[in-house]
Amino acid sequence: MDALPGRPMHASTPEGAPVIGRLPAPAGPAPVEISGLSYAYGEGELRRPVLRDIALTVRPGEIVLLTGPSGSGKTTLLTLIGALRAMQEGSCRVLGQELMGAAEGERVALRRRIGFIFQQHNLLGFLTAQQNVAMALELDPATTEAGRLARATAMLAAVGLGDRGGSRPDQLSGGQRQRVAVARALAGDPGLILADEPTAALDRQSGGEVVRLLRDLARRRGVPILLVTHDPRILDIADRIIAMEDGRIVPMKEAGAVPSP
Ligand SMILES: Nc1ncnc2c1ncn2[C@@H]1O[C@H](COP(=O)(O)OP(=O)(O)OP(=O)(O)O)[C@@H](O)[C@H]1O
Repeated sequence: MDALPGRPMHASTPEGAPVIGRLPAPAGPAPVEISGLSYAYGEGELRRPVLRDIALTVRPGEIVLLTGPSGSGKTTLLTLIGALRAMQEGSCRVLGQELMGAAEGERVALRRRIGFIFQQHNLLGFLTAQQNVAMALELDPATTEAGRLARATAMLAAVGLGDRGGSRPDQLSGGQRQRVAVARALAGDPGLILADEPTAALDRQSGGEVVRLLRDLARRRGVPILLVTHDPRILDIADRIIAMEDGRIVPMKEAGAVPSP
């Protein structure tokens, strides 16, 4: 179910076997390595620090959850790692690219190597599920339109929506839309998945299904995930949980706002 056209799987699993437990962590450099990162919004008297001296490493294949109270800086950190905003201070190396001082072109190139999943699925309403997933591959000059659509279909099958490729987002349930977003994020063989509250708009059951699917597909490929969440129901998918408070990473025992699973 998971062997996609023209795309070798990074991790070998027996064809069709259910994914249970952990595969050996892939070796290699850390996909995310952050030190001394600080960030502030505004300027002059309006300047407001929101991230302070952050240090964080995500290891190859690791699934890391970032949690903490509203306003603690989680989304800001995620957008810096995703090269969606420019760094101000410290070092943030993502998939080998140092983002401190990186040019806009370098940030754009890095973004293409990252799979993003947001709270709202961000699918285009006038495109079918298949077209939405295929769109993620359009920037790859090595692909043809037919190849992109075939890969999109295979990716939709991998998220259990093999028969819904022709449906537009408004014809799908919230959980199905988010599964399309998972398929889209993984379609381009990203080196890293960044997810911001992917279950926030979903009920308990579909939220759980979506993140477990994301975890299993990412693990099969050895793709690390950094996922921001408030949702205590999904903490069990993590290899590691990191808590933030007031712009800092805090040890879990001090993180009073971290809900228990
Ligand atoms: N574009 C912006 N301009 C100014 N301030 C901002 C901006 N974006 C976020 N902030 C502020 O920065 C702080 C951190 O916000 P951020 O969204 O990173 O926190 P968060 O932990 O993700 O919160 P939530 O869980 O509510 O999404 C908050 O006080 C927020 O109001």
